[in-house]
Amino acid sequence: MTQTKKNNPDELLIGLVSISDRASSGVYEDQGIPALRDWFAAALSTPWSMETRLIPDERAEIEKTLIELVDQVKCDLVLTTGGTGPARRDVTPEATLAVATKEMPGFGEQMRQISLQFVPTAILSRQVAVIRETSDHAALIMNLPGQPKSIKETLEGLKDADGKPVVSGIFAAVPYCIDLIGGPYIETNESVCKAFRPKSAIRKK
Ligand SMILES: Nc1ncnc2c1ncn2[C@@H]1O[C@H](COP(=O)(O)OP(=O)(O)OP(=O)(O)O)[C@@H](O)[C@H]1O
Ligand SMILES: Nc1nc2c(c(=O)[nH]1)N[C@H]1C(S)=C(S)[C@@H](COP(=O)(O)O)O[C@H]1N2
Repeated sequence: MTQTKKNNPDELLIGLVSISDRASSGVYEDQGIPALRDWFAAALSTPWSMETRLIPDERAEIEKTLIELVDQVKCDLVLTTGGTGPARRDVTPEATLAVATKEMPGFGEQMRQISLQFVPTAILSRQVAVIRETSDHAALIMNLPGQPKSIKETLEGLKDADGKPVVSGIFAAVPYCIDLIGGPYIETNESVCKAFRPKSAIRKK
């Protein structure tokens, strides 16, 4: 079992979990983890590191992986990609809710609203977000759809031709959520994603 890889308390440790029967069995190459890694590399301006997993659509394995990433590895944020749809094998939301101590329904609702700007099938995703708390740690866990392009779409939102946000991505709300659960203070590259915090929560540089 992997123990934490956090180098210092100010570093954001992100768990990235790609959930796909075919990518995990080698039928096609996983594009989920690379898309997530690339997005965070562009979006974050404060230190971060990642722990990655590629697993099949098996509820028990998803639950075990999420618990390990939060309780042992001590990730502050865990993102899953895949398995959120209505198909028989899609069980990521059920596994995520099973390891939750708190549900965050606004995230799922807002992610579907954002995705409707891109595809009319956005409502087919049952994606959820939750908090998992242990005695000495807490993490935000969020589900993203499996289509690799949906990662950037959901996290970053929609911009016009000049790069001005038309619809904010879901990540705008993540830094303050991580503040509130006791995680590190995250800052973003505003050209990719402008984080929102109440004025009283903004730290001066
Ligand atoms: N991890 C991934 N890497 C690359 N492409 C993916 C990945 N997950 C999904 N896709 C692509 O997105 C499409 C829709 O995603 P969906 O989650 O429905 O896949 P899926 O068909 O259920 O995958 P699987 O059968 O492997 O679990 C897939 O057909 C595939 O083209
Ligand atoms: N942003 C975004 N959201 C999206 C999509 C997409 O391409 N982009 N695909 C939709 C489709 S077609 C499906 S079936 C659901 C569930 O996908 P999953 O089972 O791969 O998680 O996500 C939806 N949400």
